[in-house]
Amino acid sequence: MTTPRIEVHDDDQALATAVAGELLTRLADAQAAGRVPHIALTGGTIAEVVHRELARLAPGAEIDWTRVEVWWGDERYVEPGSPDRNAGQAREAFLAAVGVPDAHVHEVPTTTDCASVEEAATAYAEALREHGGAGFEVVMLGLGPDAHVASLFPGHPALDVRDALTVAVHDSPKPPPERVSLTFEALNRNRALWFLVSGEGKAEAVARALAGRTGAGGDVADVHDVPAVGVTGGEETIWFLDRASASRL
Ligand SMILES: O=C(O)[C@H](O)[C@@H](O)[C@H](O)[C@H](O)COP(=O)(O)O
Repeated sequence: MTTPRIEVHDDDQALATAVAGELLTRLADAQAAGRVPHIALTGGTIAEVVHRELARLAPGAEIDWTRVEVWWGDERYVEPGSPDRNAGQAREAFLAAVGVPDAHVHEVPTTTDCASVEEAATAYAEALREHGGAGFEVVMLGLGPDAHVASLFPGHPALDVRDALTVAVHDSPKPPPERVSLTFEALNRNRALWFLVSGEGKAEAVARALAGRTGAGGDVADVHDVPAVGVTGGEETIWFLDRASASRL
């Protein structure tokens, strides 16, 4: 487990600018080192701001976007074109602007592609095994006010899935109810794990997730109560916060 680094920015816009800059640097460095970087995107409000910043700053970066592979940490099992789709948002705000080829954008199947959320989860795990390479260069995760990450919610059976890369989620407390999530096992196959968290509503979840993790003492929370403690970065774990979400640290 890597010791988390905490970066506190003035607001969500400053946070997004920092994340976008750091991601562009990391992708360029990975390519310069001969790797084809795989990244896992997240859904949620802060992700949208980050994606727009990526599109804005990308022209200044030395990145061959035809040699980047894109995945999602979680996705809503809904029809294609639904505004609820995490992929639709990312394609529009970021991927279309930089020109990642479609074959390198690995979307979770929709309700049109697969007859059940279980089938969609199985298909996504197969895609990861086949095309996922050595793991993720960077996994980006939002955080829920209940400390969920991806679609791994407190008290849900998905938290206990081992020996699988993906899990079908029913009854998500955050709508829509059916989702596919990467498991802890898949999310933890990374070089870098970044949390992107803004707003006062997340302050308590941030404090609970970081309790006992920062060398400040205290017990690490149980993953069933605070799913965010189940993920960690291989080489680095960074918490990108704004002042509001950091207010209870
Ligand atoms: O698909 C999703 O809903 C997510 O990937 C989810 O894990 C999200 O990142 C958090 O719920 C934070 O979302 P907000 O930034 O909208 O609060």
